[in-house]
Amino acid sequence: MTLVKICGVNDAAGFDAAVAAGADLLGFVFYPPSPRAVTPAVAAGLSARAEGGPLRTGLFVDPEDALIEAVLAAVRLDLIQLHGAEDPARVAAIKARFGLPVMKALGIATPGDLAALADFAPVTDRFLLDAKPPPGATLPGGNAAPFDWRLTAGRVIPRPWLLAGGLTPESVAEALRQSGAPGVDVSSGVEKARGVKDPARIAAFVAAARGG
Ligand SMILES: O=C(O)c1ccccc1N[C@@H]1O[C@H](COP(=O)(O)O)[C@@H](O)[C@H]1O
Repeated sequence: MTLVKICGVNDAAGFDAAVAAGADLLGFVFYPPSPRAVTPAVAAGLSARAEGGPLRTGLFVDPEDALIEAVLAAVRLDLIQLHGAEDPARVAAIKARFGLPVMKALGIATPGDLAALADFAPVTDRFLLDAKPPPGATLPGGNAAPFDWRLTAGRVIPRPWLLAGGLTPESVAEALRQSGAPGVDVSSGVEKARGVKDPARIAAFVAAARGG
């Protein structure tokens, strides 16, 4: 079954919708410039709304250890997503220090960008393959920008991975078909306004990703 991650959950309606839809993972953004950013306390309050359910992912961008420590003091995470310019040594250090699985995000625009997979495979548990930020973007992700889904078709990706970047309920089935991805991650495409999740679009996205 296609794995589905709903990222940038920052309110109760979005959290409840991701749980009700049966998302496999959900993401809390701990990156203050993002319109989806949450404090550790807000993430803890949301997470407490459901026992079990989606794996709680903490999204960080070039984090200091102190930030991850502060988050983990407030809320249990199942996975750390690193969406900045972390190099393999930094990914390995974060994984070792916090004892949690790590998902490294890589920006993909050309076939050559896939070469980085080999560098990170020894230190990451999963990959997130996202578009590179478009010109003028101020965030390293969450920009509603897709990349060419055919770039991953037929490629062996050396860890479990999620496809991201500009996915929507309307496009996700075709994205899965073209990319061959085993899972997907979405933020902007399930929002009714920038940074505001839309429960109906979350439900529609999960159903579409699962072939419904
Ligand atoms: O969502 C954000 O605000 C964000 C900020 C900083 C880094 C990554 C971010 N989001 C990640 O980007 C992908 C793609 O987003 P979108 O669907 O194109 O909006 C998203 O799945 C998050 O993992």
